[in-house]
Amino acid sequence: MSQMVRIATRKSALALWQAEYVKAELEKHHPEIMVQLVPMSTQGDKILDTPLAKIGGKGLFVKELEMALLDGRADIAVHSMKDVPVAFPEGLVLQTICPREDPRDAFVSNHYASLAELPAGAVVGTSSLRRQCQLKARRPDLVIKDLRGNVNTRLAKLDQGDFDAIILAAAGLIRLGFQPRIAGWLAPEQSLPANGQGAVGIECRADDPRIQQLLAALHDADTADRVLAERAMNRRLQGGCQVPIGAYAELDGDTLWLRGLVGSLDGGQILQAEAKAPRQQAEALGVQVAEALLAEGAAALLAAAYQER
Ligand SMILES: NCc1[nH]cc(CCC(=O)O)c1CC(=O)O
Repeated sequence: MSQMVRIATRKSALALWQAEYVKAELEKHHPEIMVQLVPMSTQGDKILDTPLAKIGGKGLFVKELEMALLDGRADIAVHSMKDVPVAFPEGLVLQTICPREDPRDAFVSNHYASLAELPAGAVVGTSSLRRQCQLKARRPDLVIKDLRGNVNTRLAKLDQGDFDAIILAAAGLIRLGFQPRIAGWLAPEQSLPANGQGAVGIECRADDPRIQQLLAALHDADTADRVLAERAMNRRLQGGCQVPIGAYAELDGDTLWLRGLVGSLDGGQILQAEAKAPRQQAEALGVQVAEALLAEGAAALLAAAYQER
């Protein structure tokens, strides 16, 4: 009997792409095993009419998958690291992070080539408070409208003419074959990405060494150290839910460079901090940048963002 690995996944096109990617990688590294997808609906997928930040944020997309792991209905869950809360439930671990796709935000429009070309009053769609505050800071004249749904739905809403442009993660577009729709990339200086953006992580049971051994071959240490620093920053800021926080780390040799940002929803205030450290000190670096942001007044901005929601 060959070994079986069952992957709990959401049913969105992007989630299925990521689960299929992990399945293919597992089969490539371990030709003897069998891998099966276990698709499921999550609360986050079912509630589509309310802005995400109002209904509890990211955790909504992962809870059902985690229940399936704890119940033994599946062995691993594949997540966009961006959507994974900074802490894990008792009994589950996330030790495997796959190589990162393009972490930048992308500008998508049928009529305009860049943010700079948008006329005053243009309507831009995004559901992310992080993107919203950075857009508003640069272009206070733009009208930002909430844009929910999976990548395909968001593109369809743009094509219906509901928006002049939308901002999406480049990674999701590229994975689903929509790279040709990207009119321009937003540099980290323009739109600092969210912690974990573009990275796929694999969660499993803490007491399952068989699965952990199989997963080891899929791990990318460079991506993992970058995401570790980014998530440590968010954790120190207690930015578990949808909040106007950007965190982005790059590696130069063995040196990590972490940039962090906290904004007010109207973009009127943007706090920024950055630092470098050896990659072995990724978590301490995250805490250091978070504390620099707190020293600039980040706590008050985050508290105000929670209040307004
Ligand atoms: N919040 C939804 C989500 N989660 C992961 C991605 C994109 C892929 C990634 O960042 O890995 C997206 C879509 C988006 O933000 O445009």
